[in-house]
Amino acid sequence: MWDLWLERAKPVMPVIVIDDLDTAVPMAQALVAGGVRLLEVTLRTAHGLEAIKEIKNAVPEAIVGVGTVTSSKDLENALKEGAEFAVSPGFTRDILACAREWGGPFLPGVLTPTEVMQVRDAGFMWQKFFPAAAAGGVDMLKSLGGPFADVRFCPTGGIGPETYHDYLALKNVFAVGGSWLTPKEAMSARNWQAITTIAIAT
Ligand SMILES: O=C(O)C(=O)C[C@H](O)[C@H](O)COP(=O)(O)O
Repeated sequence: MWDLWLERAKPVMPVIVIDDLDTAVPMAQALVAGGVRLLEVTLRTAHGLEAIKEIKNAVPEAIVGVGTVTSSKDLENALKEGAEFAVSPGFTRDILACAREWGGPFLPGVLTPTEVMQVRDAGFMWQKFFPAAAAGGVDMLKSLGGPFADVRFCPTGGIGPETYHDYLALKNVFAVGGSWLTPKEAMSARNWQAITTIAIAT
C-alpha cells in the first residue's frame, strides 16, 4: 500500500496535533495544496478521531491515517472513523494482533534490532523508527540496514527541514514523519498559506 500511495504523495508524513477541531479541514487542504497527502492525525488530543472523520469527508485528495495508537482500542476506534493507515510509537502484542486482523497498513514503532525482529516476525515489514534523532538517526538506520535489508522504515522524532533529506537518501527509508510540517504557531494562527509553503518546499 505504501508503495502505491508514494507514487502520488510526497514521502513525508506530518504528525498532526489537533488542538482546535475547526483547524482540521483547512490544515489538510493546505497540506494537500502543497503535495503532502499522507496525513497522520494523532490521538494526542481529544479531537483526533473527529478530525480524521472530517478530513476524510471534506478532503478526498488526502490519505488520512491515525497516529499515537497506543492500544488496540485506539486502532479500532480510528478504523471506525475511516483511518486508512495507522502508526504507533511502539507496539504491544495486542496492537499487533488487532492490526493483523485488520490487515491494513500499520506501522509499529521500533527502536532496537530486537524490536525490528519482533515486529518482522509478526509480519510487519514497514516500520516506524522512533524517536529517530535521539536514537542515533541516520547512522542507526544505516546500521539496521545491514541485517534487516528487507525492512523499510519511516523515521520520526526530532527530524526537521534541515535533516529530513538525509533520512530520505537512505535506501531503507520510505518516508519521513514529523511535526515540523504543521507548526503549532501556524496552526493556532490559522496561517494556512504558511503550511502550504512548507509543504511545497518539502
Ligand atoms: O505521537 C506519536 O504518534 C509519536 O509516535 C511521536 C511522533 O511521531 C513524534 O513525536 C514526532 O516528533 P517531532 O517531529 O519531533 O515532533
